[in-house]
Amino acid sequence: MTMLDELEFRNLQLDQHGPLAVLTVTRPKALNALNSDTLSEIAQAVDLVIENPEVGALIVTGGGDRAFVAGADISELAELGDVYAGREAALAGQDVMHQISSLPIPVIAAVNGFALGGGLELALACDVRVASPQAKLGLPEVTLGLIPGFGGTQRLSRLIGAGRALDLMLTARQVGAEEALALGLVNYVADDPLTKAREVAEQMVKNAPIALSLVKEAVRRGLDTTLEAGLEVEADLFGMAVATQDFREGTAAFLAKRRAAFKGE
Ligand SMILES: C/C=C/C(=O)SCCNC(=O)CCNC(=O)[C@H](O)C(C)(C)COP(=O)(O)OP(=O)(O)OC[C@H]1O[C@@H](n2cnc3c(N)ncnc32)[C@H](O)[C@@H]1OP(=O)(O)O
Repeated sequence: MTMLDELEFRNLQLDQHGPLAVLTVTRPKALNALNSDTLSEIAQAVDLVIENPEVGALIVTGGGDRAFVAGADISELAELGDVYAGREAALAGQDVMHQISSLPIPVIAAVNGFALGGGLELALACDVRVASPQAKLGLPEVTLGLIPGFGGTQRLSRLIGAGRALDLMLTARQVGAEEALALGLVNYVADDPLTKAREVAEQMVKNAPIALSLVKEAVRRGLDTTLEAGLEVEADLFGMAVATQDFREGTAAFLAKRRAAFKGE
């Protein structure tokens, strides 16, 4: 099997540390802005992560010490000529964010600086966000005559509520890490967000992998539906968890007062 960190990309780096994969966007001259090449490299990298059964969690971060990702690449956006090109550009970005948000393994954003526009949308596609004290987060698209197009209008509202999301999108203001924490926009603030993200990921990968994927699926599908339909989804997926070997192992280990050895089966 190919080790993830043996592969070469132009605008990102993919590293593997045991069960953890780390995807680092590396366009420091443009504060890691997402041009179309970088977006397609992210899609390729995520495909490799999905195909590698050794990887139990993914961390996404930005190279350098200034930015997570400062948005979609504005010089490329400026070239968009008509309504169709604009729509295609949004759909292309949305596809990559959807690919990340529907990964069956936990995905953690280590937000080490600016996470603006498409950069915040990338962080929003992850399950959990860890911010450095210097991080600045926002959706400033209206300052460019645009609206968020990589999922921000939908994911930010679902995460922190429509009122708070509208405040951020209509003012275009950037929030610091502590305000982001108070808003529920990030889960943790840490001086070294990558180290903290690793700690959180390590805690997650100790748990039963199929159960992790079912939790993600239940939350994702439930957000798009009524409480009643969401509870049915939960019951169905609970049933699937009961059919796993890991459930037998987890309950047997508890009763025998020993540590569970999950196999993802
Ligand atoms: C669907 C999605 C839509 C979107 O995402 S729209 C884009 C949303 N993002 C933004 O509007 C943020 C744009 N960037 C900024 O406002 C500023 O940057 C910062 C506040 C993040 C930092 O400001 P400072 O410290 O003064 O740095 P600097 O000189 O502006 O940036 C360093 C270099 O990085 C390039 N850059 C920064 N962000 C982007 C970007 N989003 N797209 C393309 N290039 C970007 C700059 O131009 C410059 O480059 P050079 O050194 O060649 O002048």
